[in-house]
Amino acid sequence: MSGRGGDLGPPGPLATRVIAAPVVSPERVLALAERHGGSLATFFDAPPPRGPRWAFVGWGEAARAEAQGEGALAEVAADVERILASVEPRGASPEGTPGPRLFGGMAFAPGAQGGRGVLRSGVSASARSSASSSASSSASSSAPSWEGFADASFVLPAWSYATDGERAVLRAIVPRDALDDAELRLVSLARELWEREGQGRDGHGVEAASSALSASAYEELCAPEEFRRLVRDALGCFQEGALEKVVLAAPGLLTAEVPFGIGEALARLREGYLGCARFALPRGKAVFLGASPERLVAVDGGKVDVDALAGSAPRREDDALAARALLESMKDRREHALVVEAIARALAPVCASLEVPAEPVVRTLRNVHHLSSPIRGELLGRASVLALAARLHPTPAICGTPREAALSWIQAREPAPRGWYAGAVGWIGEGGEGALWVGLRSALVEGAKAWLYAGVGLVAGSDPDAELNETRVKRRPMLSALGGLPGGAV
Ligand SMILES: C=C(O[C@@H]1C=C(C(=O)O)C=C[C@H]1O)C(=O)O
Repeated sequence: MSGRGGDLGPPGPLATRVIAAPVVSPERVLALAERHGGSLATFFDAPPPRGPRWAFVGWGEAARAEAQGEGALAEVAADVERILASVEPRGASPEGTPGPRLFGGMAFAPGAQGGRGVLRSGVSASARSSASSSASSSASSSAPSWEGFADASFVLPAWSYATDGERAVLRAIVPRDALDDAELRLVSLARELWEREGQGRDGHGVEAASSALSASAYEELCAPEEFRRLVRDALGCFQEGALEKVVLAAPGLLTAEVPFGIGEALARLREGYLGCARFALPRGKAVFLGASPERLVAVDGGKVDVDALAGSAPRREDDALAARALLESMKDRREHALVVEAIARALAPVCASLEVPAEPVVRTLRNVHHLSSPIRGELLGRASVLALAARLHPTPAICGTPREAALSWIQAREPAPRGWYAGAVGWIGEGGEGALWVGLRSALVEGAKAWLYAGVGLVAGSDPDAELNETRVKRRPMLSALGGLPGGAV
């Protein structure tokens, strides 16, 4: 299903124009975009495997590719190709600047908007339906709603700003008969950026730490005892041989007095998570926000890049020791190896060559160490980033082994629907090129409420208390970015 700005029919012919724009912080442009677009804007900024790093802000909708169900990715991939083919002129981006791109994401599992897991904090399973049908019950008002986040959904913004820090461009993509007006608007947007946003270029533009935060309350939506019980349940399945690995996730709910500032949160995340993909993807009244350390797949110029990221240890004072202990932990190495093997198996049939590191390295983020194996391949033929995502997802990094058994375990036991958490987010452009990151270290933000998700990979030998602590460490980046930790501590 594709359409223009909510239409369900195929998009008519589209025209695009690009003009040079001042280099300003993309977070600052987000505020301008929301003023102009009258709604939440799209933000995406991720390190590419090679070449310059472009940050994007998009608003308005020239076209949308969206689908539900098992075949959603294939349907969306075909629609994306059709949509991009309808944009004229083709291949006419200024030297070295990005062409038209669609931004969006996909759910962890089809139908994960709310159907499978139902939040049951303090509510027994048999009371679930009455709790979720009563708007005033505390269980339903604290349950995340992924309504609006289709199984796969990518939007071609009508307006976008892109910068690599040295250059910047503004792009319009509009119906062909609206091009003259769009050109005038581009010029006035560029002027506005020069006049208003170009001033006070203080590094990041948006003050990361200055905003007065409203009082906020935070609660874990899976009680610690319940979380430990679920870990023990998984340990039982490992012993029976039904599962080798499973990833258990749960959200926490942060509630503030005034709506969260998305631009400010993104600016805060930039300070601590430069190597991550920062994203804000609005659908309906909500936005999926985060800083993911895990690239699911990137395709450019016939090359494919995937990160295997699994096995974690919180940072601590004797940090070098913590990193070494992680590298030597047999439990974490096994957890990691399952991910590397699954990725290599999924890519082998479509690659002429594949480089798989023999040993992982430790990747250190602001609050946690991870075992990481960057995997690279030369593609045999043309393959779109969405087709490769369909081969790879869900990896054992966010689901488990064997996949089907792990998926059933997750869907029967997790306290809340995952929605796009642990799905993938990113962009797709001409020729199927693009980058998708696993939707981790993320939150579903709706006004003054934010559901912060975190999960942990469980294998035989996992310790319930250590795993519970790991979820808390993994929620910290978003908790801090949204102002839920005192003093901006991360
Ligand atoms: C599931 C999450 O992270 C995943 C699980 C990891 C682990 O258990 O060691 C590490 C990185 C991610 O693949 C999360 O951050 O929510």
